[in-house]
Amino acid sequence: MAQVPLIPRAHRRAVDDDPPRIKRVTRGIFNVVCDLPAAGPLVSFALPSKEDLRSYAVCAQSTWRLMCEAFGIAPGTFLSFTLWSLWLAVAPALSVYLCHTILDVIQKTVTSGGHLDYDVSELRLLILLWVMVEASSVIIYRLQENLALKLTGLLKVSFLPRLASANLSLDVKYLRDNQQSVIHSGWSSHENIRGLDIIQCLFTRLRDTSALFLQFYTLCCIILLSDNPNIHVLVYFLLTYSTLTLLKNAIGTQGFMFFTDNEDYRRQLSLHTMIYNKGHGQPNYRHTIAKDGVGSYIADAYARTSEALGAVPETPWYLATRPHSMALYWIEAIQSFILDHPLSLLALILPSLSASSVATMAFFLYSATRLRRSVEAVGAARNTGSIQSTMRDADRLYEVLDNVHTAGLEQGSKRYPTEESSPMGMKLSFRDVTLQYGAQSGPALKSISVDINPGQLILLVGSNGSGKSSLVNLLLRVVEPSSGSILIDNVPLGDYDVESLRESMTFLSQTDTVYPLSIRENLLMGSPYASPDLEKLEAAAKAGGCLKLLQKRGDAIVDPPIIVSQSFNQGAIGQASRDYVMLRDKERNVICLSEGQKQRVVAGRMFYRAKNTDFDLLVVDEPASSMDASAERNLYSEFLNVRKEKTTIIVAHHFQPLVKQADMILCMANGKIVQRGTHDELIHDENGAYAELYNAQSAGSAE
Ligand SMILES: Nc1ncnc2c1ncn2[C@@H]1O[C@H](COP(=O)(O)OP(=O)(O)OP(=O)(O)O)[C@@H](O)[C@H]1O
Repeated sequence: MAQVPLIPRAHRRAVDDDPPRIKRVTRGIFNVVCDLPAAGPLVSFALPSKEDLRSYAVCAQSTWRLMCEAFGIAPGTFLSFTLWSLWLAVAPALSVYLCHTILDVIQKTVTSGGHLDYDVSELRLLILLWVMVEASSVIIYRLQENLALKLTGLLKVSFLPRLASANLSLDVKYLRDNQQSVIHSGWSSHENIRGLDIIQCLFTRLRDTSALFLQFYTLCCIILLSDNPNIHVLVYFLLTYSTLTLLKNAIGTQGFMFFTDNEDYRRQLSLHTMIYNKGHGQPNYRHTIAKDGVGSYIADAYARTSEALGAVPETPWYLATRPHSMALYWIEAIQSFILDHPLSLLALILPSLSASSVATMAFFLYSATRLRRSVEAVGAARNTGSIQSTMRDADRLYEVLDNVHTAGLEQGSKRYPTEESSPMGMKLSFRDVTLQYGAQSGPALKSISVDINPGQLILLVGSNGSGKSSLVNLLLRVVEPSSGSILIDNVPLGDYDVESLRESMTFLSQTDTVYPLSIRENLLMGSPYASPDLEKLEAAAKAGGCLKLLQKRGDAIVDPPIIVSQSFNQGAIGQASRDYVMLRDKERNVICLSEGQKQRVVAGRMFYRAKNTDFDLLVVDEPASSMDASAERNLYSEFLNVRKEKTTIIVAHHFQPLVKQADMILCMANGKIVQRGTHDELIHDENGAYAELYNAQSAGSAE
């Protein structure tokens, strides 16, 4: 028996030369691409409103919980992160204080004619302390950035699989009623899980705000306690400087895009899309996943890729603005030390600075530089609303994880098949079933009563909108009847465990989607836990009409999710980087299928399931609407081969090839079964809806 690898081999390619109009930074598994040159708007600075504060209070509990969880996952990282934050909040004020003390001594010495009223070694010690405070701040700042990424990455490893399982355990009905998946996927705005970065966000803001506040406080104390006659200059200078810095507070404003050639990452993106897509113009996979019962397979695969990827550093802003080589990284660190703290170095070389005005101005300059950095850091947070929204996201994370199991469909514990079940398949009984989708719409099904016996082949026909799909979807419980009851083997549908019922059905519907995975894996998903078997796979593909596609492009990924893109700080993504990333994406082993080809793949998947599982009900709902006539005919004959004489319902518009085999034909119009019987019985009623549909087809094929 030939074994097929379920997961396609990694497809890697060398990174080629960049076009001249873009700049690319490679960081870890990612490439960040932006247009040149950069220019951008100013950033405004805003204090939190009362609304913001109220919202913080509401979400504080979840934030605290997330912090406790982070502490539990990585106590060392969390504590270091907290301690570094604390240090960085206090260090600027401490530096300002040390600077003032040192310069004050020097100034007094100069004004007293060179008499130093201070122990020289003590002064040297103070200077050394000052330099150490500054130097350690620069290093710790960088360490803290790395710790923040690590912490978010570790949290992600823990949260991703839990969220995936939570999302997949929700019933389609819940999703339909609530119009949402368990959590809004942040993947489309890059792969952070929204809310998980709250610790980083909160600590950074607290750090920067406290640093600013403490510096103001220290300066105020210095101003009040100092007998320096230049005090008014100091106040004037600092206020003007701070105000100017607040007004002109632009950080990098370029828009940028990402791409990566990492196959684990790309696969996880595909799986993520399958788990979280809600429709709205994108394919909605939930219906197909629920029907095929592949939720736990996807959750497992998701957990595996998540583990394989590990704690990938993925903060776009950070990635895009970081120097891209270690040498540059340290050059920038030294540069920033020299540029931002020149006086500490100067004081180290020249401990006996003279002239009082020089000492005073040096202190002005120093405290202004320090203050400028803190003001910039607070302003760079763009707007304080993002703390609020990040806290809300953290709150939503827990809301989802805590409540997900109560949100699903009401169901019983009875497993299918029961002792009464027939080896010929399910017995279905509809009793006065009515269905209305919403208060605004009219009934889609009206008083449907019908019995379908084990082993029967039922043909469900009717014009568009007559209620055929609604009727069969009731069996999957993706919609619930508004009134009436449905029994399977004389047991109400609601008494069964939904998963076991779905496992006993093989259901091909017109809304089935092709997953953004390889063609081969798409087919294998029909029965993901069966040992992969090439012969069965090819037989299924042949029955579905996609054998050539499988043989030629089995590894190609179907319609993979669009490359992750991101712009920050309102900067637009440049056209050159957009073109470049799109072009690279096209060059990958991906495939775009026509609607007819998609239907063939979906049908192939159903056949693979049918060949690998013991189903008790086969439902086929208009699976060939985009196929050509001969493919459609072949497909129907394959259905008849594969049904194993089990209860089968086929919904079809072009039903002529099936009428002779059907045990009963149900003809629907306006939500009602208007005629029922065999072909020979129904065709005689020339004015009946059935004869009309049948004759219309005959006329069509004669033409
Ligand atoms: N999810 C939904 N929400 C609201 N109304 C719906 C929904 N699905 C179907 N309907 C409505 O229910 C009615 C029956 O639709 P249904 O899809 O069951 O018909 P159908 O006979 O299968 O049609 P077709 O042959 O075109 O597939 C239609 O009026 C349709 O607009």
